[in-house]
Amino acid sequence: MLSIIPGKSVSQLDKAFISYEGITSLDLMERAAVSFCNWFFVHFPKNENAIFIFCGPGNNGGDGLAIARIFSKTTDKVHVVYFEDSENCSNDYQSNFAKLPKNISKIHIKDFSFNISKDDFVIDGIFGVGINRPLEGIFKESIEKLNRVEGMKISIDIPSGIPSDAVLDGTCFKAAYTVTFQFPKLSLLFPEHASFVGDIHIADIGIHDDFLKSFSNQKFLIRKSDIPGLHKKFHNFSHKGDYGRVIIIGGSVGKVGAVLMASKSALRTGSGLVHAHIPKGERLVLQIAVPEVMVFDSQEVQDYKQFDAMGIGPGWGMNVDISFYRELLSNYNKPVVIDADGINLISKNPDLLKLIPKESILTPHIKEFERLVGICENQEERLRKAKDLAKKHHIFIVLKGAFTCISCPDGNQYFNSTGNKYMATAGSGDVLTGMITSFLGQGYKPFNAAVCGVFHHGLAGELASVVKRRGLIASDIIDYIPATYTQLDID
Ligand SMILES: NC(=O)C1=CN([C@@H]2O[C@H](COP(=O)(O)OP(=O)(O)OC[C@H]3O[C@@H](n4cnc5c(N)ncnc54)[C@H](OP(=O)(O)O)[C@@H]3O)[C@@H](O)[C@H]2O)[C@@H](O)CC1
Ligand SMILES: Nc1ncnc2c1ncn2[C@@H]1O[C@H](COP(=O)(O)OP(=O)(O)O)[C@@H](O)[C@H]1O
Ligand SMILES: [K+]
Repeated sequence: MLSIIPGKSVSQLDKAFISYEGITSLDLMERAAVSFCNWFFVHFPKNENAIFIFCGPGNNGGDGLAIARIFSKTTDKVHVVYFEDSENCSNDYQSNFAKLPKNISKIHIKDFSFNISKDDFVIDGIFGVGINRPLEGIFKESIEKLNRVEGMKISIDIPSGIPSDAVLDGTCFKAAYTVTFQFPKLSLLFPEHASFVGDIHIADIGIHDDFLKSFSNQKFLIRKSDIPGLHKKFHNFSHKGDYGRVIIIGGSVGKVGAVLMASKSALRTGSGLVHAHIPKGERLVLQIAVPEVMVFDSQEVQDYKQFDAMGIGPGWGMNVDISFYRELLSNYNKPVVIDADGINLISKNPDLLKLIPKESILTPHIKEFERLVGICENQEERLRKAKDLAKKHHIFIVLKGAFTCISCPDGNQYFNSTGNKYMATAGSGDVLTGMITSFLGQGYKPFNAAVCGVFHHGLAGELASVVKRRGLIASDIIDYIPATYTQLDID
């Protein structure tokens, strides 16, 4: 897992790392600039347009100057726009300013005309993780003007204006791409910043994971390379019992589809035996749609303990016999997955919270989460409350959305890196419930089940959206679950 370091610790990280590597801070800045340019040359291989690089007074501006020097080797159309005289800027800024070659034009922001055409590049090196207050004066005015011009806008490390770990207050540069160094800054993952951050690329500057870990603040990004090691291996003689017997409990009149999707997803994720518990009279539809699923109504299940895992809540509605739910949670002594109305019912009956088996996994989207914990001002508050709830009740909270966050009982928080906007469609959460339930039933530890669930779910969505785009529906995600095993080379 990739550690996400708080902005305030980045300068300590830098100091420790350069002393460990025996390099200077200027060398590290050069690595950052090279890594940025490598990304740029791959993305824009045939660039012949002007590149305007806006450089603030700190090391973010210093990165901008080093980038300008590298670009100037291949084009004469590089313009540095600066805010402060070099002697008022950081040391590494000053060194890079002194190294700027003659073919780069240098303009003070006050003399800049903002005459930028749509094919030009606007590179934002105004502020990075060192920002410590909302923008004012010339910084605010210039960024507002830049937000109005056309051009391909790219931020170095973080869009100028966003604090690295908190929610934006005031003005911010609007980037189409953010090229961030070594790890994503936490605030890049907040929904409040969606219109400023654009697509995120993590540029490697050679600080290895073990080193980063010692500065971590219990926050991590889940990457592709983390996943294979979390999967169970099954031998050649394994039978369907080894792959787990699971049940999805939910459905109500008109909402049996949610159980259908969760059950089918569990099968596609690899469950050996999948059962569905739905209201009486709704059985036929489900049985015809997915013949592999065994369908029950409430009177027919004698003992829920026979199941290796339960997924509770898809399409359940709020007219549920609450004493049934209470008994279900009280008597089942293994972790369960709770989603949708399973969560909403807990919000209405908070005494149920303490009945949830330890290590269970709750998968709320933002609204379901806020019904549970109260309205939150922003993602920062949501993440704080999710962490507290997970610790207090010894459960996992999977707060869904872009960069779904898994909060763990030990206080760690893991952000998912797969998925895309096309997955914002009815039923996609039911698919996730089926997948996590399936992994739990296959004997995965709850943490591994949650991580593999969100990662494979997002990946299935990405694969499906290659052809489906805006037309993607939740069933398409299910169809692509098997392909995620191929992608990750999992047997
Ligand atoms: N390991 C890494 O990740 C690496 C990081 N690197 C790069 O370094 C960047 C961090 O650099 P940094 O610490 O110098 O901070 P940065 O954001 O440039 O600005 C600080 C300056 O701005 C000022 N200031 C602050 N807020 C202000 C405001 N609202 N309005 C006006 N002024 C304001 C503040 O001065 P103050 O006024 O507070 O005294 C100070 O002068 C990082 O994002 C990355 O790009 C790479 O080079 C190498 C590897
Ligand atoms: N913009 C997005 N980027 C990545 N994943 C997304 C995005 N929007 C939604 N998703 C994913 O799709 C799923 C939606 O779940 P949910 O809101 O419960 O849908 P539903 O209630 O319709 O089943 C979640 O797993 C979420 O992470
Ligand atoms: K920036």
